[in-house]
This record gives sequence, structure tokens and C-alpha cells, in this order.
Amino acid sequence: MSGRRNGPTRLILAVDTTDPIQAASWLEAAGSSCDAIKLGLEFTYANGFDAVKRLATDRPLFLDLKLHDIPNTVAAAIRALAPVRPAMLTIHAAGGAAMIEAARDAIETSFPPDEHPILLAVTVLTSLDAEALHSTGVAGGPRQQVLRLGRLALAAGAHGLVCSPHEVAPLRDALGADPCLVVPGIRPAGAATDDQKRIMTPAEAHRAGADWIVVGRPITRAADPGAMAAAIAAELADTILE
Ligand SMILES: O=c1ccn([C@@H]2O[C@H](COP(=O)(O)O)[C@@H](O)[C@H]2O)c(=O)[nH]1
Repeated sequence: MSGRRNGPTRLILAVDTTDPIQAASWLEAAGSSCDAIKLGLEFTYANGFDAVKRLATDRPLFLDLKLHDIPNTVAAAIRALAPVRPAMLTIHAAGGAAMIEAARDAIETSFPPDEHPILLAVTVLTSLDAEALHSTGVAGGPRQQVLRLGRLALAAGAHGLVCSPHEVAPLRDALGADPCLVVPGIRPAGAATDDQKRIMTPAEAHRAGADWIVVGRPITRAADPGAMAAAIAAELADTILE
């Protein structure tokens, strides 16, 4: 089965800073090149949910808090963050089926019906290579583990997955075009890899079948963040025309 999708791949800007003024400046520079905003642990712990809401007014919010706890606690956390109205939120697939089911149930019962966020299960962090994954006790490689966790998460009620670009095509082949695949570990050709291990370029991630790519430091640490965001958006647009 080939489950590749043909639609556009959209850009999420990872706004990783504790400084709301810096965050606003990156978002202004990125302008229409970025389709959604990722705010995560760093910004949220430093500034709280009111600041998150203030920053994410004109683009969908990808709230990447990677919840991972017992089912009751994760469900309660999701109910507590409902007023923030994220468009997407993350839990760890490794939390297991009961935790994922509880997360989905919390969404169904605490968000308005037409404002349910996309529940994304993080599979294997993009900062882990095969050796680092094995050291956590996982016998298989990243691809095998992502497929295993991906199947589990979707069966338990997740709407989509966070994975590296290396697993996008195998996931599409195994699971089809439907699951929303959100893909960090993106590096334009020649960019510093930083702590990311399983990486591809924006164009490669699009060709593999990513719905969204998540890009932070290649944009936020660029000399001209606006120009870099525009270059990545143009790379994605050019790939659609291939
Ligand atoms: O497996 C994962 C899950 C989430 N992320 C997040 O994506 C961005 C990537 O930032 P870069 O600066 O482009 O590396 C970051 O906010 C992570 O928390 C991830 O990288 N890998």
C-alpha cells in the first residue's frame, strides 16, 4: 500500500525562548512564511498560559508540552489547558494506550465540539539515534519503534504522530494518508544539526509525506530569521511543483 499524500507541507515555527519580546519579534519576522506557532516547555514554564494565548492570536497554536504521566493526571492536565485552545497538543506515545485514551476522552469532554485540538503522540524523539534508543532498553531501531508506537497511539485515539522525517514514508506505507504527521528534525542543507540526530531537509520531508514540519533554530538563530523562514517556505512550495 502506498499512503503518500499529495497536499502541501506547512511550516510550524518553533518559538523556543523564555523571552516574550524575542518570541514576538521572530513571529513578526517570519510573517506569512510560517503557518503555525509552536510553544513548548521553555516558553510556557517561563511565562504561563496567558502569555501563550497572547502570542498565538493570528496563527494556529501547536502546544508542545509532551504530556507523559498516569492517565488520570494527563486527562486532568488536558482539561486544565482547554481554555488555551491549542490547535494541536502533544502527549508521549510511550505513556501507553490507557493514557492516550484518557487524553482523547479529556479532549472530547472539555473542548467545544468544533475546537478539538489534534492530539499528537510523540513517538521517538528526533534527538535519539539508534544507539541512544538502545541504551533506553529498546531492542529495535528507531523506525521499528516509531511504527510500533505509532500503531499503538492511533489505535488508542491519537489523531496523529510526531516523528522524524526518516519515519514519515514508512508510516505512510503502513498507516496510509490519514494520520497527521508533524515532523521536527528538519535542517536546511548545510545548517548546523545541533542536538538533532534523525534529520532531513524541508524538501525531503515534504517528498516523504509530512503534513507539517517544525523548524526552530535554523530560523531563530539565523542572521536574518525572516529571510530564512521565507527560504524554507519557498523550498516547500517549489517541491510541490515537482
Ligand atoms: O521528537 C521531537 C519532538 C519535538 N521536537 C521539538 O521541535 C522543535 C525543533 O527545534 P529545532 O531548533 O529546529 O531543532 C523543538 O521545539 C523541539 O522541542 C523535536 O525537536 N523533536
